[in-house]
Amino acid sequence: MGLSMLYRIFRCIEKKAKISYSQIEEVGNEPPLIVELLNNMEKLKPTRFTSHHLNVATSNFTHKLGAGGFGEVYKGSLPNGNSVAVKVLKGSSDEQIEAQFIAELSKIAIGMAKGIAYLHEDCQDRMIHYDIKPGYILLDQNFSPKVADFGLAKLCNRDATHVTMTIGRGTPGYAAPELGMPCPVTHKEEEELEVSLPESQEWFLRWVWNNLERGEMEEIVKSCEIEEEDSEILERMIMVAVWCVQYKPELRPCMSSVVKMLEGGIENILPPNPFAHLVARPSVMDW
Ligand SMILES: Nc1ncnc2c1ncn2[C@@H]1O[C@H](COP(=O)(O)OP(=O)(O)OP(=O)(O)O)[C@@H](O)[C@H]1O
Repeated sequence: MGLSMLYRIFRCIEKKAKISYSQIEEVGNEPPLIVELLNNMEKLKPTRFTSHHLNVATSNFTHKLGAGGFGEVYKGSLPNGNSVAVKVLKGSSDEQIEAQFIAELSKIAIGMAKGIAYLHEDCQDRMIHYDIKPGYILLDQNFSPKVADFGLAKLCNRDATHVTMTIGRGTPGYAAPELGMPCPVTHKEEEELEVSLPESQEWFLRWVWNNLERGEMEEIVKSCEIEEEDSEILERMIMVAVWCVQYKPELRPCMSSVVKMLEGGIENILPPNPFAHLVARPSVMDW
């Protein structure tokens, strides 16, 4: 109930406090009204309500507005007079919501991997998208992912294992390392996944690998604040991610193997050290 309710309250406050462009545009030679903008952003922060607040706001959930697949919706009124709709999720323990969220996430990851596998391995001519990133994964009303924006895509001969590129493609941070190099690339460039630096300044991938190498998968799972029951899906995703960020394209699995790994059809195999190229030449896996 908490998440859904927060979302609705947030939308309601957002509408009231929406900042118009004119407020942040420059006025004559004056700089943008940054302070005002930051103050407004502060007001946009979601508010947390206790169950007591919700009981009072909805008069103990007396006025039912309707029901959706995940629960019933009640009319409420906040102390400032704003009307709100409060949704009570069915079986709404945090664990159940989390399990549902992880299952959706896994479904999206598998659907996306299947889409790319089709482009690489099943359609008549192999197609390399070159710019796979979260912004180009669209979701329909059933959360089925669609790969979008083929502006940089290239059709390739299925027999050719390498493609020569004349211009830089992809987005830094998402593109495979060889995309920035003046040498032929392979369809394996799209198995590279996003890496990011956490606040600790430790390179996230290095931290993940250090834990994996020590056999401490539970440390990674723990850092995601995921319940024990949901850890299996997450462990598979972590393994796949580390396979997909291998520096050498020949070490990265093809997308049909990624699909099998995500679906649990292949046993989790510890990936090679993604930093091995910095110290020694790794052996080639036959994916
Ligand atoms: N802000 C609102 N004002 C009035 N009625 C509302 C409001 N929000 C929801 N309702 C009522 O509650 C019903 C269910 O809304 P809800 O948003 O949960 O639908 P849903 O998105 O289809 O649900 P779900 O995602 O659980 O399948 C709506 O059909 C409508 O009758």
